[in-house]
Amino acid sequence: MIREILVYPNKLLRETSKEVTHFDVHLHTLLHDMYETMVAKEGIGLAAIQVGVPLNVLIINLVDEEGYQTVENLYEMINPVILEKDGLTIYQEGCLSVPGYYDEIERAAHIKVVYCDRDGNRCEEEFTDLMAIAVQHEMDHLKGRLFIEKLSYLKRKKFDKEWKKKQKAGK
Ligand SMILES: CC(=O)Oc1ccc(/C=C/C(=O)NCCc2ccccc2)cc1OC(C)=O
Ligand SMILES: [Co+2]
Repeated sequence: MIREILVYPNKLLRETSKEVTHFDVHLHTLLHDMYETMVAKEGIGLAAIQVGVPLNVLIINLVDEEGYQTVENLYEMINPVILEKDGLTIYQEGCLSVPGYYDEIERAAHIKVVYCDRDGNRCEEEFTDLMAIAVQHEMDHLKGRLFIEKLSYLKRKKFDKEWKKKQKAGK
């Protein structure tokens, strides 16, 4: 079912998520609900904490060349760990927990990740481009960090001002 997405500055988003130890029907239900929620909100990535569940679970489903978001391209990563990262890349990121705000964020261009799939099988993959960015963005959520915390001092001030104005306008 579609779950509520926590929005900044909800304190829960700052929680550090815990390792998954049971690869059971509850995990599979969470993954299903995360997918339904992410697709309904037109997202391409979501971490479990964003639906209020502090577990090391994230999903990413990029759009393909024809512009379709298909389940064939869905990645479900449980207990992900970045083994290597190098290079630098900048991309205008957005987040379903910070709706309507986008900004240039610098991240590693290439990463090597080890994670478990929904059945607990260990997977190891290397990513570049948008997948590398998305994995790093979602893994920050598992540490309670939002992309706006990586903004420069001035850009963060701009964000805070904009955000307050939006909250006042009750948008
Ligand atoms: C108003 C509003 O909510 O705008 C949105 C903002 C963000 C998003 C989705 C962001 C998202 O999926 N981020 C995943 C992390 C990520 C960021 C950059 C590159 C890779 C991965 C969707 C929005 O809604 C619509 C209709 O576009
Ligand atoms: Co996000």
